[in-house]
Amino acid sequence: MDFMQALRQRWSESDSLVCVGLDPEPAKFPPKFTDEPDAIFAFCRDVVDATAEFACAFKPQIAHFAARGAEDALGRLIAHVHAAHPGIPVILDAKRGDIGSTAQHYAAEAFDRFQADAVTANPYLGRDSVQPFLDRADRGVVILCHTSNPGAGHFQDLDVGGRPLYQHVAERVARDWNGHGNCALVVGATWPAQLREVRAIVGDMPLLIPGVGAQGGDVEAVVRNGLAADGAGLLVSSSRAILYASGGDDYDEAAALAAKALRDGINRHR
Ligand SMILES: O=c1ccn([C@@H]2O[C@H](COP(=O)(O)O)[C@@H](O)[C@H]2O)c(=O)[nH]1
Repeated sequence: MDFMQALRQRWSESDSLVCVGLDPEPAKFPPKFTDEPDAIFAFCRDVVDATAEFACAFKPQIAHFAARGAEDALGRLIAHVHAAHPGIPVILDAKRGDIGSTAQHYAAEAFDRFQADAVTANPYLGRDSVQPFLDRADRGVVILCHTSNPGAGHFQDLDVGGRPLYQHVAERVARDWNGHGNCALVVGATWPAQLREVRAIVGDMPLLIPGVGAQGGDVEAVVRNGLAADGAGLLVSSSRAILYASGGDDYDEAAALAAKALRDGINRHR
């Protein structure tokens, strides 16, 4: 089953549009992990197991692992998701983008080394920089369109021939880059008006929506502006608000409650 088929099946089986972000920060781990040599893996695994019921996808962010030399833990974590929770896609948030000869190694890193089902990519270098990802028809390519951060508009909102740049990205990806039907876009929850514009351009294409929870995006506005015609189409991603819902030894139960609350909050407005 390819990424898009798995995602659609998971949306339907879980009745959830929640993507659980995995951004390990050992300084925020509960005290029981202080002397744990494999803390990054163990903490993330516990959160995965506690929240799987409420997740349509998991999204590990690679820098949180690589900065601590924990790529091995990342690989084992993704393998754990596939083994313990088959059918839940893993999106590796790496935001890759480079000339084609290097991008092919980034594609191999995400899909062969780490066995991710999808990866985030930066379109700024143009199509040839994303082509090695697009060519993997069974895997997803989640392309930055309008990011969630405060400075997103510095370039992404610039007027280019009468339309903001991010709308050109949405249109180009939907019309030209999606030949295998394996593309999705990133749009921040913090920009609901732009989310509405993107949805109008791309039809039912899946949208990964970071920015609820710790970044303050409004769930109702996300659903109102971003839902696809079929009542799905969104992966509403939250990392810190789920991972660190409790700093105590009830971290896993608290993470499950936070993921459930987000799922229910989204579903109230669907
Ligand atoms: O536009 C973007 C693209 C990616 N991200 C990533 O999502 C999570 C958000 O974490 P929270 O704790 O839920 O704020 C993080 O991994 C970012 O790198 C984003 O925030 N915005």
